[in-house]
Amino acid sequence: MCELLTAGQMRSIEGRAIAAGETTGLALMERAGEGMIDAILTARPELAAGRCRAVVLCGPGNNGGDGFVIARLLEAQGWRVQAYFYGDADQLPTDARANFDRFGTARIQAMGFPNISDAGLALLRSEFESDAGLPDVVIDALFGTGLSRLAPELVPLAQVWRLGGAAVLRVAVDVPSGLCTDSGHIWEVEGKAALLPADLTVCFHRRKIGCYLGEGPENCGQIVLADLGLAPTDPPASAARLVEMPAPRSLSKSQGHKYDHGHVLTLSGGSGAGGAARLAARAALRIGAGAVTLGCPAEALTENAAQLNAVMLTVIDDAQALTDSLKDQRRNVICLGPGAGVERAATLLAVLLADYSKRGTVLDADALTALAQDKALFSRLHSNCVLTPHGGEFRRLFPDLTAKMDKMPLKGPAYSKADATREAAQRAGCVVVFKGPDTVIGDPSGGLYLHTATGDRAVPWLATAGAGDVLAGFIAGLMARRMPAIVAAKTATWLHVECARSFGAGLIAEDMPDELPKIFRQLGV
Ligand SMILES: NC(=O)C1=CN([C@@H]2O[C@H](COP(=O)(O)OP(=O)(O)OC[C@H]3O[C@@H](n4cnc5c(N)ncnc54)[C@H](O)[C@@H]3O)[C@@H](O)[C@H]2O)[C@@H](O)CC1
Ligand SMILES: Nc1ncnc2c1ncn2[C@@H]1O[C@H](COP(=O)(O)OP(=O)(O)O)[C@@H](O)[C@H]1O
Ligand SMILES: [K+]
Repeated sequence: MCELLTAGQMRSIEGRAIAAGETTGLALMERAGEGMIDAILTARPELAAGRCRAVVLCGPGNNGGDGFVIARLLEAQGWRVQAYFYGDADQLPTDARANFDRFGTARIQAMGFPNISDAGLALLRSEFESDAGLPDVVIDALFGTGLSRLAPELVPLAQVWRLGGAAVLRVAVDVPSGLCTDSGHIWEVEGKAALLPADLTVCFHRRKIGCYLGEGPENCGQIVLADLGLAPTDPPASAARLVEMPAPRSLSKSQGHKYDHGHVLTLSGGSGAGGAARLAARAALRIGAGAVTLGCPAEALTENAAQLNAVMLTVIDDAQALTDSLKDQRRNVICLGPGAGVERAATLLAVLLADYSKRGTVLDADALTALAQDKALFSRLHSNCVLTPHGGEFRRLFPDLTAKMDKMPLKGPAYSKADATREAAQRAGCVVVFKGPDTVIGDPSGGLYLHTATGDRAVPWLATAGAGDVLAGFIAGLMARRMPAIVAAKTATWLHVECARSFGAGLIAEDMPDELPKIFRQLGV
């Protein structure tokens, strides 16, 4: 299970190990430098052969200290290295100062402090315009987990940083300078990012959560881990975790009757508005629910009948009809929202949330809007519910949390999508799946899971109408198969992206459920 840490969590892990005498800051810094070299050469093995040239930018804290170690170790490998220092040597933390001295004061180019001097910038620029050609690697060891406020000096630096273009490998030490480690936000000055984007980010000990949220993924490039040799300890209970590939066994079916695999009731809207619920219904069936019924108003019966085969149909016109329908306890999961219409969703939601059996309930789209409009309904959510808001729906449900998320503080870590999702799940008392290219899933006990569709899991084609309806259906289908809500949410999120990856360009929502059999075969389900 891959944990994602905030700056504070990482600091306390390191601090505890140092205080317990298990290691020293200096030893950790040396390991960090060694890990960086390994990571660079693993990512670009061709660099191991040649006598390469590197430029290392070192900052005023321990991230800068790592930079001096990297400069020394690269030089020991026969590289030509130029180190630049942005900071005040007399104020460097002890370990960073030791490595500054060890590399050699006379060989470090000062860039000025507290501002970067024009002369310093010009010198750095000359590295990219030298007759010797471009450097092979530039290393950003300016700020790491210690940066918690705007550093405007990164704006002019970023302009120079970009000069190498694609020809130069840009490597971030621990986290790209200017990225908030906790939120993935970047600070800006007059619309210009105070950030050094990377092609390769080498995180120490554990991945940092900001690399996977917000603007983190697009600015980190490939993210790899370097081991600091810290003794494995239990991760902090509050740490988020990456959503990983589900175990095939959790998806396979044992023998049994169709109702042993659950029965999903998907509630649709009126005439002409059934497509979204049909998508959810098909998704629930494909993911293995034993039976799926679509409940629609009488006026939409013919239309739905013309479109459905394996999905059954029933008329649910009003609250009473739903109450009657819920008497069948085999209908163990209800999916409400896609295409339902807000008024109808509100009426049906009141019945669902009054249901004493607290059966599995997946609420999406119009059901979320109805929920946002009625505090009494919201207060009746229970632990077997799952909310699947996109950004707009989340804003409607939790306007105060969205306002906190939108605000970039000038000092201190920013409030993140992860923080907002955790608070939302605790407030709602149920699982919240906050969707997007970075999907964050929170459970009411504080558990937090993150799926970031970037790098080799990037799926831009998933931004297509109806994709969310399919996700709601996947979650409902897995819950019908008796997966706990949080596990169903994680598994469905992973499979949803996997379907999009597998289908590729040209994807529309209809394609996604039908891609599942292929994914199941590949997983060995
Ligand atoms: N002993 C440890 O705890 C280890 C730390 N390591 C490295 O140390 C990093 C964290 O080091 P630090 O906590 O010293 O922090 P950083 O080196 O990330 O940056 C903090 C330094 O920058 C200054 N600063 C912060 N915001 C600024 C701003 N907006 N403008 C100008 N200056 C600003 C601070 O005053 C401080 O001097 C990690 O990311 C990692 O790279 C590694 O060496 C492994 C061991
Ligand atoms: N660029 C993207 N990368 C990865 N996933 C995405 C991207 N854009 C959208 N998605 C996913 O697609 C789904 C869209 O859901 P939603 O916004 O509710 O759309 P709709 O209401 O049209 O179904 C969500 O699961 C979301 O996480
Ligand atoms: K850095």
